Amino acid sequence: MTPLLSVDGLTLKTGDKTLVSDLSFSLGAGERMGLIGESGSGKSLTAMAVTGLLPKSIVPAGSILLDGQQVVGTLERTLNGLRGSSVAVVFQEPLTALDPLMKIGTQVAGPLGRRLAREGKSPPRREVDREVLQFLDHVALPQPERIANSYPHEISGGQRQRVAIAMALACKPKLLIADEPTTALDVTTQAEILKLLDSLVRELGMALLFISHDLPVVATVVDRVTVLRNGRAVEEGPVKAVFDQPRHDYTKTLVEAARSFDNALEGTA
Ligand SMILES: Nc1ncnc2c1ncn2[C@@H]1O[C@H](COP(=O)(O)OP(=O)(O)OP(=O)(O)O)[C@@H](O)[C@H]1O
Repeated sequence: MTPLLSVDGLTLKTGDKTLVSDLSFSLGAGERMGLIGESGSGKSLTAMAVTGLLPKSIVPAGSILLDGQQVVGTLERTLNGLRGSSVAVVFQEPLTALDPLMKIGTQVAGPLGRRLAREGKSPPRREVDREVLQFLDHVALPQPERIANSYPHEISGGQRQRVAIAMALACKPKLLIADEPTTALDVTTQAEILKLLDSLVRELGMALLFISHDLPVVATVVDRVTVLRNGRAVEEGPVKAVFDQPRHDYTKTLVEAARSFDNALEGTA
């Protein structure tokens, strides 16, 4: 079966500097993969390349087939059709996804309305508003009516990230890319958001590309990982195998760091 996402020999350059080099991986419908690596290893650029949102200064080469459509070198108009229906992204900082001057309810109604239109439906405003509240409720936001009537600055960071997830889910994409979705949050909220993402992705049968520098975080939500270092994949495999028997020195360092952090936490508990 053709994978939902197939990245083949992806290289990203700016001038004569290579930022991502000959990266290949694939993801089937409903599969969950983690892309891990330290800061600057090329994780976010890879996510941007998949959605066709690279800055103009960065030139892609190789192939990215998403839902049967080539992304590299494809016109913006074509890519716009893919965004939402085939792929949606949740970013580290939810404020990047939210308009500060627009009430939350109106913002969630945007992608929801576009998806309904795509499906050939044009329900009355009242019905869209009701669905918006259902989405807010689905991401476990308390008092959905109050949240819908609030501006982004009037709710907490964790609540904003739940709204960003609701917006991504309202698109019902085949692939959800979560780019460090919990890094900006405190540990408790981080755990809650991970649990939420995990259950929603399973429930809706979406594929997940989860990007993080944090190995234990990735391990809780994905089945396979690809480890990136300096823009190159150095290791790839099922989470448990990579965790238990890392082959590459760099992966060993990541696993060791995660273990000593856990031990330190246990020591202070
Ligand atoms: N617009 C740009 N122009 C030039 N270089 C860039 C640009 N964006 C990112 N880079 C460089 O590309 C490399 C990979 O960046 P990227 O943001 O993908 O890393 P990352 O692994 O996601 O890191 P982080 O976890 O810090 O977000 C870095 O060296 C970064 O400085």
